[in-house]
Amino acid sequence: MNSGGLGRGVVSLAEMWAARPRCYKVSAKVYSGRPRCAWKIDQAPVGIAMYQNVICPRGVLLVVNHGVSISLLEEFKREVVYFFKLSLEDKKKLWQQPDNHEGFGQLFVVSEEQKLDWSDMFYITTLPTSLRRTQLFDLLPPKLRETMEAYSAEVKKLAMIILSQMAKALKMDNEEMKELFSDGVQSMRMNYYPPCPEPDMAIGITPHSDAGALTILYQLNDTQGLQIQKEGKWVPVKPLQDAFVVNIGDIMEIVSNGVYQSIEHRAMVNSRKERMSIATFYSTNLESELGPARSLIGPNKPAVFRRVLFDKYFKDFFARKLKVSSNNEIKATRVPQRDPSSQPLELDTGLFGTLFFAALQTLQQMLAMIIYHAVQSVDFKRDDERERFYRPDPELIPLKQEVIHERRGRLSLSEIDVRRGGDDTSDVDPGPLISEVGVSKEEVDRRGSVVMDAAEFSNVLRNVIISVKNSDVTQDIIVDDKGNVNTNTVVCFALPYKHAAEICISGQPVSDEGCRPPVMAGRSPKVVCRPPAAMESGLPATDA
Ligand SMILES: O=C(O)CCC(=O)C(=O)O
Ligand SMILES: [Fe+2]
Repeated sequence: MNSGGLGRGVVSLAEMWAARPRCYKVSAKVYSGRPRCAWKIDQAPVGIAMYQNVICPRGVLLVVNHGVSISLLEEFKREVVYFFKLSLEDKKKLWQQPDNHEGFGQLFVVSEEQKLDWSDMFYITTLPTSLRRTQLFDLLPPKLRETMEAYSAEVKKLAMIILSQMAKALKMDNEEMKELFSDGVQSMRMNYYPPCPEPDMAIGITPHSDAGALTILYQLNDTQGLQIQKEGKWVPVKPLQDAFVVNIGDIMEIVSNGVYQSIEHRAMVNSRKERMSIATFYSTNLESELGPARSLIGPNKPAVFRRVLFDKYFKDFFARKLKVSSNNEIKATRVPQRDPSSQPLELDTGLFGTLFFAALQTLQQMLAMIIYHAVQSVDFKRDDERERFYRPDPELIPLKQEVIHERRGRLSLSEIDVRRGGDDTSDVDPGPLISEVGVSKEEVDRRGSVVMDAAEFSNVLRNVIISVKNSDVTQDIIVDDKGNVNTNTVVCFALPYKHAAEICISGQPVSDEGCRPPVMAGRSPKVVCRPPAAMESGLPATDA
């Protein structure tokens, strides 16, 4: 297809559905949550296949200075915007085929009764190159293909950096991490959310968690829409220009043996503004066996997920969804492939053996539970009882804070002032709430939430994200290359407390000259690390 000669039609898939709007409330019995717009499948465009939805994480990380050049981002953005403006006729050439979910369309469409997401999406597998569907690639506008190639390579690099930081934080063998991910499977989902006349009745992307290990999300414009689920509430993640939102997916939860947890997220729609995003999913190598990293398990650290072949993981994922479809019962849920019973062994050993292993497994489970409770204070429940197999219980997690600048090793509590903050509930300058300076680490440990002085940060470093632990929540503070600290970038990174703050990513190292003079002089500091409770307040109530 030659994009240059095509008219930039305004018809999008969602618009097309909206052309025959049959917005109706769906029975709460079938769909939990707020009623949303829905269409009968026969009213949807021809070619919509029976596809599952994808996947997604329990904490997000905002990454700036990620090493992907701004010009590449701009170019890719331009091409993707153009791509979604292709005429319907041209889009149809790139439509999902009945046996494949790549192309334009929707994922996880399994029922006539199903509410469809108020979005168009284009899904494509990008890496390894052997997995690419050449029929689809060849049809892409050449410029888009070119930039997508470059972007895909850059995002892979970034994913590998993050993974290696995670290995460090987990005390996992970095070589093992590299082996698992060096030739990882990468796919992209480009999302276009047109304005929705009844945003309260629609949803851009149904709540889900991503099935991959990491998702690197690029938000193309400043329309807000992404929300993450946190302790029963939906927390918006504000778009930050040229930054990536990194989500942890189900595979990472498995590899980390439950330490990192994927998060449920969704995308909302706006009545006036359109929104666009590109989610790049990065998973383990195709031939890898999925399971907890071997360097993370041992006699005292039993595996809490069963090993499964990568291929089977995704096949099961789809199979489970299809079964749901045949029951005509659509639950808009993620389907993490977690081992519901945490049974690492499956041997045909007769009755005695079965009993023996059952006892062993019970013992293992108990041990795992005790260890996990002791170390992480985790609520241990089965998959069928709740969505998450392992989830830290914030109540039980000791209140403690620490600031770690992972890569430079220069930032420590003794180098910066950590100031006690009040109970801010907004992004405004905490002003007088900053009342104390230079509290000791012990003090911080004892107290709880802190407010940090941006000017102090800028004394110390540039181009970094600093993660501040606060109970089970880590808030990331981004300092740009001028030493400015962006308040909007305070994002919670809800990981098990012990490991959370150990992930700090900086695309570019701080200047070799070392500490530069503050450029914030005269400006009011605007870094706010709010306590989790305050952070949640003022946010829209959950719809679940
Ligand atoms: O558009 C967004 O912010 C979320 C997209 C997403 O979750 C996905 O594509 O999996
Ligand atoms: Fe997602």
